[in-house]
Amino acid sequence: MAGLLGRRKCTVTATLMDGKALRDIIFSDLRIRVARLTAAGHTPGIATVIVGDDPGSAAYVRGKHADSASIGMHSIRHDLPADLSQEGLLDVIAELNADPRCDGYIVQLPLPRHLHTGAVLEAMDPEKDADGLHPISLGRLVLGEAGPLPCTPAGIVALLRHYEVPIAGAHAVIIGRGVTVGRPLGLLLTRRSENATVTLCHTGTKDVAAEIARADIVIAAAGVPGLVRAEMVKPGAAVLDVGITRTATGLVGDVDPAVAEVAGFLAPMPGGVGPMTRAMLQTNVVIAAEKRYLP
Ligand SMILES: NC(=O)C1=CN([C@@H]2O[C@H](COP(=O)(O)OP(=O)(O)OC[C@H]3O[C@@H](n4cnc5c(N)ncnc54)[C@H](OP(=O)(O)O)[C@@H]3O)[C@@H](O)[C@H]2O)C=CC1
Ligand SMILES: Nc1nc(=O)c2c([nH]1)NC[C@@H]1CN(c3ccc(C(=O)N[C@@H](CCC(=O)O)C(=O)O)cc3)C=[N+]21
Ligand SMILES: [Mg+2]
Repeated sequence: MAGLLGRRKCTVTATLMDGKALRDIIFSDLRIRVARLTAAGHTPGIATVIVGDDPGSAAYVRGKHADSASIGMHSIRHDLPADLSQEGLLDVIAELNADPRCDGYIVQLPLPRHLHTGAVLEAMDPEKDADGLHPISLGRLVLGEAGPLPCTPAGIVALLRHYEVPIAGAHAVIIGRGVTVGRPLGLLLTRRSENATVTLCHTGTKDVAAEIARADIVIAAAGVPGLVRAEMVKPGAAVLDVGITRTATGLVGDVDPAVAEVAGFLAPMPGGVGPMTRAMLQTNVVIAAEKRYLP
């Protein structure tokens, strides 16, 4: 490439979508709401359940507790051994369902293979579903009824709205149909309140590059480094990098950095969608506590 094009300067033209800045705005609002609940007699509480000692998962969970502390929320942490039985995990779930200090919680995914993720999610009290991944929450999303929204998709929509990226009528191409990101994001973006037209890509998609080329909004949530490259992106499109791959040199996203020279908006990894995911998690717990303790 460099031989054909000669020396070329990298020029960022995209507006960077700053997930940390928006997270800070959201946390300022949550601090006020947590203080109001505390004054009403109940400090909201979040709990995390993590099974095994995957270093990546441990880091995410640490971040969640730091976030809840920073907004004045109480937090409970269950760090469980990798060989925990299904029954042992269900006991912890039952304890959190019954604990009035816990308004919402998450079970960090993925779980070790011997555990049945679907059965664990289903055992949670849907009123305490901080992730929006309980089958009842996902069903409500499909039906268009109110309920906790999946954190990463909700964070993506909040970021698009904050930066005034037109969503209604836009063609959004989502790469990945995973349950935490791609699949529920398709549901969110096609609600009447968003009105995007969505293409959901996966490993069975014939020509992902051709789909990306038509997109006004590209959301890369596959976990494949370098999946979205500059030559694929329509000039001016909004590109959000959600994928995370752990390499020897650190974390990398799905979007090649040169995309910043073509896109109109870019949510980078790190600093884009990740902090928004965390902000939406705390938001879901504060909403659950408000439903329970405020008139
Ligand atoms: N920034 C954040 O806040 C968060 C980031 N993540 C990251 O987002 C990514 C997705 O997460 P999750 O949905 O849980 O992951 P999954 O593994 O469940 O889903 C990945 C999806 O990507 C698709 N895919 C993989 N390779 C390709 C390819 N070459 N072309 C097209 N599609 C492809 C898969 O297709 P198929 O179904 O055919 O296998 C699958 O649907 C991960 O990297 C994860 O670490 C996740 C949560 C939060
Ligand atoms: N039940 C469950 N709910 C989840 O929401 C969930 C999960 N399981 N399992 C794993 C994925 C992953 N995930 C991330 C959250 C924040 C960042 C994040 O804050 N990222 C920073 C960088 C992080 C760093 O530098 O270490 C950023 O993008 O700026 C990333 C990834 C939530 N997940
Ligand atoms: Mg399993």
